[in-house]
Amino acid sequence: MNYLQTFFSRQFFWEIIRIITVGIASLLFYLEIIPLPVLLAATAFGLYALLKTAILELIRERKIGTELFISIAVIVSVVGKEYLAGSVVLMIILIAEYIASASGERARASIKELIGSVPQTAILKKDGNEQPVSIASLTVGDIVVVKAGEKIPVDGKIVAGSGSVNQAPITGESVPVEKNSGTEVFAGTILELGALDVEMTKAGKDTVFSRIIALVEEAESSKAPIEKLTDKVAAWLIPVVFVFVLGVYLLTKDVKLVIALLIFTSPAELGLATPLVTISAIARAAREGILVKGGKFLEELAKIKTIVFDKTGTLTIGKPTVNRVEILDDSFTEKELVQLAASAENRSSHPLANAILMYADNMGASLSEPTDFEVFKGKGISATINNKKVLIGNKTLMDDHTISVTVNSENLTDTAIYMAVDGNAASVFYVSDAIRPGAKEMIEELKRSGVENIIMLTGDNPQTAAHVSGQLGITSFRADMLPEDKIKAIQELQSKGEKVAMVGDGINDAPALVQANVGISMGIVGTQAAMEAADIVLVEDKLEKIARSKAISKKAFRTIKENIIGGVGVVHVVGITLVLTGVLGPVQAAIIHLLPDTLVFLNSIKLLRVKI
Ligand SMILES: Nc1ncnc2c1ncn2[C@@H]1O[C@H](COP(=O)(O)OP(=O)(O)OP(=O)(O)O)[C@@H](O)[C@H]1O
Ligand SMILES: [Zn+2]
Repeated sequence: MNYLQTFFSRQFFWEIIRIITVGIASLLFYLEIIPLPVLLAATAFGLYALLKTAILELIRERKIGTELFISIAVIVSVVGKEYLAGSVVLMIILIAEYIASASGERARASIKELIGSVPQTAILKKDGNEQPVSIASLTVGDIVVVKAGEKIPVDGKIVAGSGSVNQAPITGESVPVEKNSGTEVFAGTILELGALDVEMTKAGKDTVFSRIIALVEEAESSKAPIEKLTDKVAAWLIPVVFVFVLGVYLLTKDVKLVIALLIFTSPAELGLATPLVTISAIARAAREGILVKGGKFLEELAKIKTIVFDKTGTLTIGKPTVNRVEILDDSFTEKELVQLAASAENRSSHPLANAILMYADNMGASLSEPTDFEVFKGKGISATINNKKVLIGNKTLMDDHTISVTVNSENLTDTAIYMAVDGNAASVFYVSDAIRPGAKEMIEELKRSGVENIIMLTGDNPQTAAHVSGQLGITSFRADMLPEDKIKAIQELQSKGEKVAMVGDGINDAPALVQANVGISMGIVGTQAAMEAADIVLVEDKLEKIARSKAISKKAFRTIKENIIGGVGVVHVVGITLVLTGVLGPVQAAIIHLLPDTLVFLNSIKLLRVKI
């Protein structure tokens, strides 16, 4: 739907009819073609909806809005026998209201436009036949055929074929990604070249795409703190304004002056200024693959000066590799040690377990089935392999089990994973995890944008932590942290009055994401828990998106200030002055009043387009 279509859509039919009726009646009355009762009837018709909203808001929400101001202005003009002034003012205000509601609608429509939609049918491949079916009739495991130029209808895994996929609808990244057998594809993305057979894993409401839309729609309806503030200011301003206008009337007995004043004293754009910015900013962020769960988080992120990062999987790729194995107990060969370690780690889902498993695989080590497997959160694991009690983890885990470890060679940059067999130290695995590309630049960017404290919290040892944070220019770090220590660390910062943002991959830091003022999780594809715990979700685990989120939130916050100060404050102060000095009459006032509405609208909606 394009711009003009929004403005002339059916839902605004009556608004347009009202504007035309009041306008034509005013003109004909001015030309003395119609008598006064006809003008009054047209005015009443134009005023009806406005007055109804005014009264409903007053009763239901105890809210005094523009509608009430304008209704009073029109009634005052009729009572004061300024009929024509009243009807012209009414027409102009109806135009302003129409612009406001149509632009809000427009911003909402643009969100959906940006994200696009998912096809409702798919080509099902079954028993050698291909036939179109509705998405709802698909079940997990069905094979769906996608041809070049088509939108992928489901989330799934490629089982045959290859192609380049434009994932912009969910990641904001318009450079196509090459995909082949075994890789994941997402509903709503576009296959630009090639042909794919996709084995469906999720369809309909469960797809990443649908979850994104649900998030954005939810975000629209939540209020930012500044929105509540402007509501409060408006509520406080209104009685003051009424007393002021009443005073002016008692002093001057000038009906036209009162009508003009009422137009400029209405705090209407205060209400318009913020939601439109929030919606536009959320839409903009969504288009860049940043899902913000509400205006509140945009505003908080804009002000944040402390950002806490998890290390593994966030600043580092989260795919560690074993560099070296040190043997502490000579009665084992390296292969035997690796076999024991890998057999135990086979049950763990920790990235470090994966490193050891890969190492074992490369060595061609065969695994045994573990019995009584146990996880020590933030420390390691234990298991029994072929009647041997195996304990693998960090120094704390060894200390907890009073196992003394003497390491021959110190290695300051790798993470040392210790293994004890039957209560004796047996070996050390030296593991390292590469820093994510762009991490250093992102930290620099955050510093430039005014973030003062960048803190790394990790369960890893202090040496590795120092090494990583040194390379990235991180201000401080805390190592050897258990998941609950991370929550405490954030609470400590908050108790000093700081607002804290936390960035994590959600594997072991979902509670810390919740504790932070703004929790940011990396990658929508990963864990559902992280996506629920976080306030901002990055569709792809790309670190530069964190600096982007901060930039967009700052821009949004600045736009709100511009709207309030420039669009509302300045125009109204100037307007009131000009009315009081007799420069502007009611009709001019109403016309000029269209200006801030339009300015606020354009200034807000520009967030959808401008370079940030
Ligand atoms: N399955 C495991 N095998 C071996 N060691 C483990 C395992 N799980 C945890 N550990 C040890 O416990 C430490 C802390 O683990 P934890 O998962 O809390 O954090 P991390 O992955 O090191 O880093 P971060 O806190 O930055 O995500 C690890 O560094 C490792 O030494
Ligand atoms: Zn105004």
